[in-house]
Amino acid sequence: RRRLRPPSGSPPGPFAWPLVGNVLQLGRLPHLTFCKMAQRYGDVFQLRLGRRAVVVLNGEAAIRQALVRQGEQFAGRPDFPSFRLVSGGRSMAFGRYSELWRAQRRLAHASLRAFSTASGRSLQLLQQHVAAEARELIRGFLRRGAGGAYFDPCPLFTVANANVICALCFGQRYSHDDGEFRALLGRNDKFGQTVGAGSLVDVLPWLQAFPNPVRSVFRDFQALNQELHDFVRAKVAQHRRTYDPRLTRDISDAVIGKIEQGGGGAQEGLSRDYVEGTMTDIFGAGQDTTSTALCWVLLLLLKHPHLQRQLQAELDRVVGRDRLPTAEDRGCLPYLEAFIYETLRFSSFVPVTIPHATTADVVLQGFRIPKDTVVFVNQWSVNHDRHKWKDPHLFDPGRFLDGEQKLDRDLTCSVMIFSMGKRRCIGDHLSKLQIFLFTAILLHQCTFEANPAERLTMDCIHGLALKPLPFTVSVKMRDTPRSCQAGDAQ
Ligand code: HEM
Repeated sequence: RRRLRPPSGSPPGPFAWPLVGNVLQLGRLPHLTFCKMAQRYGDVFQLRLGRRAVVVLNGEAAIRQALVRQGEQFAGRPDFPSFRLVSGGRSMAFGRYSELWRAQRRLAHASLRAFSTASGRSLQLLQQHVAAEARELIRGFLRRGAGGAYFDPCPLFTVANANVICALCFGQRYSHDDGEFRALLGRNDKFGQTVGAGSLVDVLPWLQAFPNPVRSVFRDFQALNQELHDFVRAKVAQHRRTYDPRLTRDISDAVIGKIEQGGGGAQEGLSRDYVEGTMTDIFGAGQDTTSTALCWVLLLLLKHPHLQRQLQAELDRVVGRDRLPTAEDRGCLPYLEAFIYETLRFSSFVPVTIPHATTADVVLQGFRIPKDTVVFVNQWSVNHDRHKWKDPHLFDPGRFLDGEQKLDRDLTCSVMIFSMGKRRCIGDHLSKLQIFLFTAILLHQCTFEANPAERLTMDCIHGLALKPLPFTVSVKMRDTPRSCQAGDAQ
């Protein structure tokens, strides 16, 4: 017991049991447990998971202090065995903080931006990809929902969204009927269950020694990372064979150009295999998160049909019925924007970020935290803070509109789902635009109805991301599907 007692000056926290620490207290939804513990111990408290000390940060003030003001000291990642398996061991997202990491992040960020939101031309191309995928999605909806049938829409969102990222990364898309691609994407949940905050794989390494469910999760994780990395390796190999320095076709070409063709990356120490590592990171991180957001958007539309009608009325007023919505309409659709921000806040579907680690001995809010301590950042606590949001447990898009029904930009910035500081998500602008375009086009074209035989619930499957439990929907076209035909969107 004396050995387990935290050194003086450490953050307070619950008593930790030998061997397992506080593992058994985490529950199925650790972010909620953390919120309860924060009420008792304060916004910065300490747990033990197995033998690892874990500091949990709650509330905007503590999180901002750590990730922004003391950004460098909190920008590390733990040396977890599972993290070393991601992206062939060359992951930026799961890699430790270093000069090399900084170079890789700069490269990934710049290449992603160049092919998504950096310029008018890249934005135009991105819109074309999303509009084409949205049209394909609607066709899929109508096929599956023929005769008023109810069907699960989420697998279709996964493929549609992965196709957008695949087009940006590799200049390619896949059919919704492609079994291999769907199987590859279908393993996302297992990835999240291993690297999410409640995962036991890394904190109880002795569980690897004998057969048990945790060991199986780890082995599945190994296999799925290998599979994703192989998929990306084949794509990068194709790009190397056809690389032409005069034409940068997609993000793969941009990254190859920088690392292998003397474009800047190589001098900073990024060797050739960082191309595959970086591309696996971008493709892996981008393909599942945005589709999860769309599942929550749809679930909340079904739960609040009057909001669906209000959003359609706004779209009809601003866009009309003769064309599809575009990114340029965004500023004129405050209610739709508010609905999306409220979905991100209310679902907080990435409740805890990827685990961080301290890169040096630090003092936070008067507490001493040694180097290499694991840090969990509880984003949920920010989005459901009663001092910040009136009735945070209620779904109310109107909270983001001011007296003149304009979007309150300051308030939208208070939603924390992409983290902050040095590890902030690099896909934030891209995914917000994608969610906007998909939602706007789908609502402009279709009406969604819940299955009366199902109870719609906010219960979810927990991993790095929270996913709604499976639900079904029926879809009706709002008018003849003319504007859904190829070519009309541009
Ligand atoms: C709604 C969609 C998304 C959400 C909610 C989301 C959220 C997050 C969060 C919470 C993190 C962890 C930050 C931390 O550890 O502090 C993260 C990291 C990351 N995200 Fe996203 N993300 C989304 C979409 C995307 C997309 C579309 C891409 C790329 C195409 C992307 C690429 C990344 C990368 C590369 C990292 C690692 C950053 C680092 O460790 O430095 N994300 N994201």
